[in-house]
Amino acid sequence: MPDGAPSAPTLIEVAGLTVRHGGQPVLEHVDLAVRSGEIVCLIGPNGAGKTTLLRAILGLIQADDGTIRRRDALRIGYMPQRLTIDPTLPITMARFLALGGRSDAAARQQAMREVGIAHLAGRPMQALSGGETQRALLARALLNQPDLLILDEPAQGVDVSGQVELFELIGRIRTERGCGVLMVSHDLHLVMAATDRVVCLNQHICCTGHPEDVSRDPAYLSLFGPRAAQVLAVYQHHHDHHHTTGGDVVPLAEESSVHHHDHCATHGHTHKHPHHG
Ligand SMILES: Nc1ncnc2c1ncn2[C@@H]1O[C@H](COP(=O)(O)OP(=O)(O)OP(=O)(O)O)[C@@H](O)[C@H]1O
Repeated sequence: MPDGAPSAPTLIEVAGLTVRHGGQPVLEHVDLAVRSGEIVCLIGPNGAGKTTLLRAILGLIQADDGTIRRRDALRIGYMPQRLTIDPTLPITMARFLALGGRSDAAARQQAMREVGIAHLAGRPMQALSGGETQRALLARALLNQPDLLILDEPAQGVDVSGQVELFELIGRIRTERGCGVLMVSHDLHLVMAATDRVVCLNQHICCTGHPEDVSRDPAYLSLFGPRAAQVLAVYQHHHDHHHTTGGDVVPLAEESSVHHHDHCATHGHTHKHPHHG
């Protein structure tokens, strides 16, 4: 089961990260750490800043404040939210993996085998199913022998049973490679089995902890609305509390259960816990 024990090396450490676009804050005082062998899942509503946080960690955008520390010589494999290839340009999956030219054929073959798509090497990318396309993107993220995998909604466009398989695959990759994984998902219920820690983001960090603790937490239920209590899906984020400044996030590496900011905890305690099953 999950490792990423407190003794495992920290791969990235984000402290007090603030990002603004056009003067508007998109991320405020975000703290986050990911260790080797650990799967951390970012959840939050549309526009919460999840992709922005990943892009800042990748060094693709500048932070306005705060620090991002990466372990020395850290290799990151990135799976973006969507695949952008010209639909008029036919390209096989094997060729797609070779784009960029930084991998050898053996590494590509190994990555395809690892995600279960080696038999599709000669198929045009445009002809792949949603699940096969996501696996091809995952294979590409593995080419560089990453220490940290950053996956932006890896299961989008995949049906529910395919999503379960994909999360199992991500868990297996983590175990076999010992890499850390930071991923965005909208569906806490589906990622529960594969996730060590959930970070609930809505511009700032609302709450964090083990997925089961988060899913039962009154603050989580309040934040994500009554539908979350039924299906634990994360689209109904009635996030109407006032944001505060000067974040006081508990260091994530020290957490064993759910933590949330005071201002998140101030609403939601009148919610009844749902009875599952
Ligand atoms: N380059 C940019 N310029 C201006 N605003 C931006 C830019 N990039 C992102 N934003 C805004 O920042 C906010 C956060 O966007 P982001 O894509 O990080 O959210 P997200 O949580 O990943 O959302 P989703 O779940 O919809 O993918 C959004 O309001 C978005 O419109």
